[in-house]
Amino acid sequence: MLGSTIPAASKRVAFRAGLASGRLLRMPGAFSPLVARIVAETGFDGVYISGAALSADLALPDIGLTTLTEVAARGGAIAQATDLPSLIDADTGFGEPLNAARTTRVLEQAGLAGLHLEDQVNPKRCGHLDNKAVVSVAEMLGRIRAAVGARTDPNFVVCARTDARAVEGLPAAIDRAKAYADAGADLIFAEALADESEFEAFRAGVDIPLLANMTEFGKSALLDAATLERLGFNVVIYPVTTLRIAMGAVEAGLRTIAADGTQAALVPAMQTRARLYELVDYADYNQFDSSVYNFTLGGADQ
Ligand SMILES: C[C@](O)(C(=O)O)[C@H](CC(=O)O)C(=O)O
Ligand SMILES: [Mg+2]
Repeated sequence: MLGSTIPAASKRVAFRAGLASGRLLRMPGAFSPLVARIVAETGFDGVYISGAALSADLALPDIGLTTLTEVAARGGAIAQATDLPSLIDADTGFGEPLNAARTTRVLEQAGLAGLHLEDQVNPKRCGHLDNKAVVSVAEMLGRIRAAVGARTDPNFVVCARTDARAVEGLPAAIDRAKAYADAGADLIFAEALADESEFEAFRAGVDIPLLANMTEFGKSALLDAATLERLGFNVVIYPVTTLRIAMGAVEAGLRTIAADGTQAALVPAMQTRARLYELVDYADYNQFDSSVYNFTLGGADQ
């Protein structure tokens, strides 16, 4: 009831422990607080908050148009929906290193367990598209140092993402990751690696925790969790997966209604009213006011 039952600091402790455990932490993307509730109920280790999903939800492309205020508000609401740690996509930090510092402070205060900053230029683009450009190593180190220096909770995780694999090649991307780790990053996000051998090379070259991005329709092979764990990766994100599942269903459903003039055929596949109420802990609110949940639902399948 009322979302998270533990303070953000405890979630960060759990995230740190998970990163040190040698296990693979599975963190699906949640595009809304309600989706985060299902992520928690289905037994995942954390919640990922995707910039691509957040901007798509605003019907915007993922090119750095969202503001820190929008990202912190939505990210905070998602983070506060569960007791799981949430990792949020902070793109390039929303500007200069000083902006990356403020971004870190604001996202920490919003209840996130960590953020990732990437080494793309502004305007950025999805890491799985062609013709990306990256800033110099020195500039990215400035972003990372600013973020590390701005956190007040030492357990807030600063993840550094490198997009250099597609631009400068694998060895240069690994060298960047090492430099980012030396600058204080806690976790490295190796963006758009092609196949198992590249994930393996990254693991061999970098000695801090690593994150794998299993986004669909991208440049990386979709490796399963057992494979990523065997390769020594610490976190896997499925960033836009829930949005793609939902939007596929929304579009197909709307086409059916447009064609049939009714949603009747779609009802069996819908989340029921009862299940929705269960997810939002409806009945529990009766402890404040016993008239809140004094109705019965219409039928067995409600
Ligand atoms: C991880 C990512 O940064 C995101 O915003 O979710 C995207 C995902 C995607 O566009 O598929 C990225 O990989 O750039
Ligand atoms: Mg992104």
